[in-house]
Amino acid sequence: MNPLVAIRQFDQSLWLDFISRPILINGTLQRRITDEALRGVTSNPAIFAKSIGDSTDYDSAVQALALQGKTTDEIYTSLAVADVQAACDLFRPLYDGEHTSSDGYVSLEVSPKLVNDTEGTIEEGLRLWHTVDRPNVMIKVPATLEGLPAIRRLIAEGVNVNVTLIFGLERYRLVTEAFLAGLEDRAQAGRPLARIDSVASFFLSRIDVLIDPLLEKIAAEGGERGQLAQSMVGEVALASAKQAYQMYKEIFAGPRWAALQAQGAETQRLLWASTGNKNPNYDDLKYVENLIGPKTVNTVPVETLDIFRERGQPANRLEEGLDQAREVLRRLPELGIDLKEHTNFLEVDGAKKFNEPFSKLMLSLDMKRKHALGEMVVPVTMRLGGYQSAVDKKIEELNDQNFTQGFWDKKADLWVQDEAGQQSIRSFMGWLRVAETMVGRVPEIEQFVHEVKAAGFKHVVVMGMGGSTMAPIVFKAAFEQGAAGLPMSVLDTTDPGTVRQIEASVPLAETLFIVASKSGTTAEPLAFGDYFYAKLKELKGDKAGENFVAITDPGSKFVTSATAQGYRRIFLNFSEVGGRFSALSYFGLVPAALYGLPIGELLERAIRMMRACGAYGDAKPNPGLELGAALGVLAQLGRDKLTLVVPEKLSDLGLWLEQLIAESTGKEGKGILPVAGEPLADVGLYGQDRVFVYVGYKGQADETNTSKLKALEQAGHPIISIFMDEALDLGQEFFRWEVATAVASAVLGINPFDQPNVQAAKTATDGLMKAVEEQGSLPEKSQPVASEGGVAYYSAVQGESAEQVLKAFFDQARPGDFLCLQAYLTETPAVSASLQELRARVQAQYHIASTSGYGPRFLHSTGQYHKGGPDTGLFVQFTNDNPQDLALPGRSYTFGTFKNAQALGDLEALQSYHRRTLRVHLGADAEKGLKTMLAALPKT
Ligand SMILES: O=C(CO)[C@@H](O)[C@H](O)[C@H](O)[C@H](O)COP(=O)(O)O
Ligand SMILES: O=C[C@H](O)COP(=O)(O)O
Repeated sequence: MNPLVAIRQFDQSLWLDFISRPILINGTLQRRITDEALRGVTSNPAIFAKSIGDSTDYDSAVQALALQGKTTDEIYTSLAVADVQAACDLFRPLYDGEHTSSDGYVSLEVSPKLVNDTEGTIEEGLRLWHTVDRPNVMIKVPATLEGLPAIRRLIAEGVNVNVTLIFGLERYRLVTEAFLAGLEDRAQAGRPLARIDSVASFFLSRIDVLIDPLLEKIAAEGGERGQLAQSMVGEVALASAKQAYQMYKEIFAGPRWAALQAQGAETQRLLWASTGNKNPNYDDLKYVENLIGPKTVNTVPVETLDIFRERGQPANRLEEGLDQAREVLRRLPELGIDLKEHTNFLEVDGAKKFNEPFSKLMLSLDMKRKHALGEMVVPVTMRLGGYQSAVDKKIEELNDQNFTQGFWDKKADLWVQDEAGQQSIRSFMGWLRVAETMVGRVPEIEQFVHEVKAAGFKHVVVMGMGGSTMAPIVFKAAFEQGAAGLPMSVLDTTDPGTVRQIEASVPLAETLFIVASKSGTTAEPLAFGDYFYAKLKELKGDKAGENFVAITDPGSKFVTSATAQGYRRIFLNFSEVGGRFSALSYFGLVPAALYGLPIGELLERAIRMMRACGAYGDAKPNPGLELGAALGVLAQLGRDKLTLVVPEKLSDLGLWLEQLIAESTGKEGKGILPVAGEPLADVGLYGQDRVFVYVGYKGQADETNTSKLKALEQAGHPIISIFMDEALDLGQEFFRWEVATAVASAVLGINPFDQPNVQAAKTATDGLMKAVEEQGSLPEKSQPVASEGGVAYYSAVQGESAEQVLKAFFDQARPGDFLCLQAYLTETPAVSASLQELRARVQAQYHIASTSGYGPRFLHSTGQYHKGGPDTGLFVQFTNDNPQDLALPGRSYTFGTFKNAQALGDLEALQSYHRRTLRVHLGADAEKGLKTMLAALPKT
């Protein structure tokens, strides 16, 4: 048997005397718990100095915390607390499982600066206890004279205490006294004693390191004295430990203890510390093998633990040679060695040994903090021509209003004046600080990634709609898969062809499916989840849930169903963070981490932008506020088509921005329309309704776009440019655009966080689905105005032929209008190319802006603007026969019927808002049908 496991027969618990973020994340600690019977962890200031100070493992977290305005002390605490929490969580099953074992603890020490400060120790001990907020944390307090009253008080408060820096027997007795008194205080106050655990850490190797040279010197002098000294070399530490154990047995046996035990108290176990051997002449397991005995703990450094695993000989030895141990301690004074004096020295020296590396760590953290604060955010350049003065005036107005402060204070009257609207705004502003929260969750997510990879998963599919999948879509396009990541696909359509494509492209049994739905009630992700769950059930039976992960809000119905289906993990997001503002929460970051991206870095950059936007005090210039004010003012002045120009790799950033801006601002007949994926054309083809925004990379030439933008600027169009250094700066851009969108909404007097008109399409779809359930198929409510070449045209406009219908429809275009293509089709390069051709031809003839989206994705995005924004859209909806339809398990309809119902439902909703619509049904072959339609377009 592995000696690490075998040692349990002797009722000794081995704890690890080390902690670091990598071992928490990469599964090492979990493996030691599972395979090596590890039962706890101790940390100390020197350990953290090594883990944090001597590595780059924590750098992005340090930067992020610095940018949050945290002090160096706060940064240290935050890093240490996050690690201790993560370790506590790994030990939690052990802690919860064996109520008599008193194991599963992780120790966190109070600052070494407080070694002689009773009140400071109590205050910090309580603070750490509450901050870590785990029942299986132990707060470490030094056994100095000033530490003793603090131990008593903390125990009385119900805090688990690891008493550290014990070197001598006399002090050990005082430590047990403080523990007992603390329990008695607590009992007296009528508070429960069960599960208040404490250990007394007796430091060993350091005793021999100090005493051995003295003994060796005497031994060298020879004679009887020399012989006596020689016999004691290397024996003093073990003798002290053995004697301490006898004291333990006596103290925790008498009537005083019995009274406390009767109330559920547990003994304060002895913990052997400083058990790594320092003397090359001794066996490396000297302070492990010789100290095995019931109800004791040994906290062991990594190297010693590994040696013990290889060749340890566990046996009950703690009570062997007791007489000899007593003799050693009794006869030391004969040699002129006053052990008490030396242990006093060890105590002072011990404090120094924690203080020095800790001070070094704080210095290096301070330098990193200052360095982070010197970093700049990606600048935005605005060339607004004649609009500049109006924008300047608005920025002045906002500053006079103290807008930034009000914004961060969630003063909802900055947006709307009605109480209900204000209430809704206040309750959806959690995104403002979610990046800060997520910094503390990075270890948890990275640990999860490790678990997933260790379980053998080879692929990740993220499934959801709108804000729940937009950020993963952007990450996938903007980044290569990270070295430590898995390939990722995103499913955000009910199109059966696409569902089939995804299914065929992944190794099902080794694929992790993430069902992402904030509300947990959105029909599409639930359908995706059910579909793939049924597939996995066929492959893995009752273990299907292992391949599923949920990201949802606390309390959503989905939590219940995912739990019942045995999902591997449920990440609970934050109800005060809305879907389109959730890129920097679990929704964006869990997929990003699985894809191998450094999410700590993304957050650090986001926090840099938070800082620049005034999160930690006044900020001028304020990049989010200025961009938002400009977009709001330009929209008010008729420049309401925000035309996004991006290099190929960032094309999907357009999807994210479309949702954010359109769904936030497009309501009450107002709004900003994001125009994505429209290649820049000649200056003469644009109306006076545009503002162009370029988001690209610094130093990456994009000649074609740059020269066209120059020409557009010269023609009087406002141009805004943002040049990022690298894709990780998307962390900044997410935050900047969220702020800008919220600010622009304030300028327009709109609540950016609701989507009142999305429901209209959902309600109509629900009605149609009910009809499907009752009648078996979708009701056909209207007749085509024209049908040609297998393509049918449905519209309110009239015409004898396809060409006439198309002409009549597009001739309705007025300056300031836009064309909106809505393709409920399988996304293929050929389909996308035809849609692009249609956009270009309409722009060439009518000079209007155009957008293009695949359904039902855009329903969760720009769909709000279509119905709630100004009545300027010409909507062309494409449907087909869904030749590759797929059944939905447990439902009476198929994916294809569901998608068609969504299309028809939205069409009905658009018509109920009197929008100008044209539905083009392309028949069985969408690519062919599109070509037929393009051929029918009137020639200019
Ligand atoms: O938590 C504890 C004791 O409770 C341990 O981390 C303890 O501080 C360490 O064992 C010692 O500091 C290590 O000492 P050494 O091996 O450097 O002499
Ligand atoms: O943008 C959000 C989509 O409508 C999806 O919502 P959900 O995350 O509640 O499923």
